[in-house]
Amino acid sequence: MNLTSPYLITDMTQEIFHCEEELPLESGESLPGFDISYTTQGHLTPQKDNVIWVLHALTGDANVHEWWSGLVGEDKFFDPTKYFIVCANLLGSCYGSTQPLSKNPKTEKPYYYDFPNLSTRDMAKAFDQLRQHLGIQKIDTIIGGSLGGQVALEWSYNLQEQVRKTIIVASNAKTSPWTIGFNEAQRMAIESDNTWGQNSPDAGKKGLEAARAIGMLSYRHQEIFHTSQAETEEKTDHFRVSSYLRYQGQKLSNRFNALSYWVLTKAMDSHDLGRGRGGTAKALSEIKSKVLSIGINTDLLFTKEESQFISKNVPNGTYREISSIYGHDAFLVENEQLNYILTSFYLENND
Ligand SMILES: CC(=O)SCCNC(=O)CCNC(=O)[C@H](O)C(C)(C)COP(=O)(O)OP(=O)(O)OC[C@H]1O[C@@H](n2cnc3c(N)ncnc32)[C@H](O)[C@@H]1OP(=O)(O)O
Ligand SMILES: N[C@@H](CCO)C(=O)O
Repeated sequence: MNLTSPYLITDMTQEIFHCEEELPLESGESLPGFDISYTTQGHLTPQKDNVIWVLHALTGDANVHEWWSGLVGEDKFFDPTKYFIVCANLLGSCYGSTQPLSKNPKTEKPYYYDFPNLSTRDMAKAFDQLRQHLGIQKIDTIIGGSLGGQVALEWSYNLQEQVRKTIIVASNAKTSPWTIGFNEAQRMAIESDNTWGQNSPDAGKKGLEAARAIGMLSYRHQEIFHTSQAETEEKTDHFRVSSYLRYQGQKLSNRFNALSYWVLTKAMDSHDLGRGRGGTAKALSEIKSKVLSIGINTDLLFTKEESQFISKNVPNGTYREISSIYGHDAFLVENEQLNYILTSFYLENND
């Protein structure tokens, strides 16, 4: 039986946007132009009112239909036959956007350790250049999880009435000392790799493995470890969870770069929606779009209280919660609950 149908073929593009303009950064430094790698799926309506912009987390990329396949795709909640779905790789990430291994136009050599510190505000500013390049005036929904949620909140603050709905998943308005602590411990692991400091794309690769193992303890809850890594026999060494964390470390260091990881965790540390704006509560009160903040009952990193703080302080906020044994990473795996929460939020808002 031939199940292919012309109605189920959605256009997808994967491109690099090159911005020639200098990007002034919060640190006082600047990037003399930059690239943003992005994907689009579907088509803009003539009214240009169907844009869904998805922001990925720390180690994600622009292929949202892959890492959020339960939410994005034909017949999924964010269906490209209905919406124009944009997902761009964060500035500083190693999946196509300008990052520490990119060539510095001033020296014609990779930036390496000269890559400037970025903030979540800088990242949002870079995405706004892409929005303008794509001719998008108004965004229906900005949705992001974790670091992506932080950048989404920054961007939504700046876009004002130009965004209708902002959906922040497992994220916050200001990075907590606890999270900065986890990031610092991970950077210490990278620093302790004796290749760190070398001008090489592989610098810090082994350290990144240890960093990811530390990170995993914050991305998951004890309960999921009890469930998935429980021992079936008595032993004194070679525990399953040890090989699991080592495996996860290797898996990440084989697909990610330590310099990018450094820059992105630093950007996460910098996140404070209220900086220079009279504090987080005041800044949140100035957000114009409807905001859905989704917390996770077992999130040890971005606590549900931090998610609730967002919905309580924006003028038009809704809080919903994912119940999961996963912990923070639940936002990437609990697709059924996310679908339910999104469906009811869109129904409540007559969409
Ligand atoms: C190009 C790109 O890939 S970027 C886009 C994809 N990544 C992102 O978007 C970042 C966000 N994604 C993630 O963080 C993760 O993929 C998640 C949270 C969605 C899922 O995490 P996973 O690692 O797939 O799941 P989980 O924690 O269950 O681990 C499963 C893996 O550990 C392995 N594993 C499980 N237990 C053990 C153990 N005791 N010892 C060794 N390995 C183990 C499994 O065999 C499996 O291996 P595989 O990934 O090679 O299939
Ligand atoms: N699993 C997530 C953790 C941060 O949210 C990632 O790797 O991006």
